[in-house]
Amino acid sequence: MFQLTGIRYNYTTTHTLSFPDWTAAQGDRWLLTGVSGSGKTTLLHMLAGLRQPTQGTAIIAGTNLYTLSGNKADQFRGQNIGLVLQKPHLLSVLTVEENLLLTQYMAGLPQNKQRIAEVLSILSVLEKRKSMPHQLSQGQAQRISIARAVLNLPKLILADEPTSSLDDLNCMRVLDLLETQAAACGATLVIATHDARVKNRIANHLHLESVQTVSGTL
Ligand SMILES: Nc1ncnc2c1ncn2[C@@H]1O[C@H](COP(=O)(O)OP(=O)(O)OP(=O)(O)O)[C@@H](O)[C@H]1O
Repeated sequence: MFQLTGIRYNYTTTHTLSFPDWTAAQGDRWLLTGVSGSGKTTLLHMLAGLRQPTQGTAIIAGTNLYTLSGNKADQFRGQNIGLVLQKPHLLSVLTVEENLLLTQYMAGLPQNKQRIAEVLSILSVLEKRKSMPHQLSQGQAQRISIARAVLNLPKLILADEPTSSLDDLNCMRVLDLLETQAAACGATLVIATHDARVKNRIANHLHLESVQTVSGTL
């Protein structure tokens, strides 16, 4: 489903993050682990096409991600990749439904309120459809964030620390939702976390060693 090869990222000219090659099959579930600062978020952002690596290639759903630019990159991401970030990043001036309509629009897909209602209903937040983001609880906002990630039936779902601020019950609920929704889309699921509660639930682990940070230019 995706294949990362020779990925390196420079935040500065003297500080290079070097990542292991990584291949995942369609429908696989992966955990991305590593100590704080090992590069989990950086790698997830590169997998999502939000950052371009300094070096290396990413083939996702048969497409060479970093050769796309502008609208094409946005549409590819919108149609193929669902992203759940630590904070939902909903647009504060739009209702929940309008935020989700925007997600369809950005992907170049027709606006489909029925699909939005379906996803909100599955995630038990349909009654929040007309609410503004500030009217949501943290747990509701997170479920809206998952709804947005799965709305366009992506092939790849990426979640960055989706459980770190949650109690045990809500941690398990969010994992259930991510796994169920990934299965419903037939999507590959990648969860970046250092939350020990997540580790036993997912078989495939990519562990980033802190030593993968190397000094010097490429
Ligand atoms: N904007 C930035 N400028 C410079 N260095 C950065 C920047 N963002 C991250 N880094 C560095 O890159 C490395 C990897 O950061 P990253 O956020 O990807 O790690 P992480 O494993 O996700 O950490 P955490 O578990 O704490 O979220 C760290 O050493 C960090 O200090």
